[in-house]
Amino acid sequence: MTVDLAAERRQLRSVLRDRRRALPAATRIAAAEQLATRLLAMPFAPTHGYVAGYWAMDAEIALHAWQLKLPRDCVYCLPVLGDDERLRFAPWRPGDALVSNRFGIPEPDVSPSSLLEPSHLAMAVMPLVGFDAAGQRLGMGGGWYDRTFAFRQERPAPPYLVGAAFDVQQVDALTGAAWDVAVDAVCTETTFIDCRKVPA
Ligand SMILES: Nc1nc2c(c(=O)[nH]1)N(C=O)[C@@H](CNc1ccc(C(=O)N[C@@H](CCC(=O)O)C(=O)O)cc1)CN2
Ligand SMILES: Nc1ncnc2c1ncn2[C@@H]1O[C@H](COP(=O)(O)OP(=O)(O)OP(=O)(O)O)[C@@H](O)[C@H]1O
Repeated sequence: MTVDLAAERRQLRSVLRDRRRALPAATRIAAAEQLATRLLAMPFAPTHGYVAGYWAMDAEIALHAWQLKLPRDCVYCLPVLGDDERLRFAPWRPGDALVSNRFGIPEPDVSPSSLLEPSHLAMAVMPLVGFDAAGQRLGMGGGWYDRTFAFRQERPAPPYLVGAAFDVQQVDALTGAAWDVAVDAVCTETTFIDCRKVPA
């Protein structure tokens, strides 16, 4: 990535994070409910298996409403940071033990041997900082989701990758980097964008 592109992404992240922080509480609560409805209505929404969400922080759109309404055969999981800079996943239900990771985000307190590999997920919902209509995404910049799901560049879903965001996080067009893993869909409080490539 060129210095210019990296600087441009940093600047854009800051603008978009400010924008989502500025949303009033009532808007955020309603948006989380609407997001849940849209996630459950997606054409490829899993009916069973492991599905990953995240513990919302920094004014990210929340997933608790979706977790509560998941089909009974879906197992909700949270990401856990690995020493190899990739994410693994662990089932989590309200009341299960949590520990704070190096970014201050709660994650399930489980032994490494019980963690799930990303390839075992039916779907992963990831928090977006920004997105465009083509499914290019901007994350926090640590590359965690890109590294974790790099295998999806050569392999079809599952796991389906879905970005979650508020409408105000959409931008006209993002310049992708070679390692960027595109999402299969983006869901906001008002919109489902199906970004899947149609085979030629
Ligand atoms: N809710 C949530 N969970 C998540 C992510 C996320 O973006 N949101 N991640 C997405 O990759 C992974 C964790 N990766 C992260 C990468 C960078 C920063 C970050 O830059 N945070 C701070 C600085 C905090 C610090 O270093 O103490 C920041 O807010 O600027 C946070 C998480 C997995 N879990
Ligand atoms: N497959 C990979 N292998 C090694 N490093 C990677 C890989 N994917 C991403 N990275 C590194 O991670 C960083 C990701 O930066 P980028 O600006 O693309 O993050 P992002 O779009 O915010 O995504 P994420 O949500 O994954 O952090 C880059 O510095 C890149 O070098």
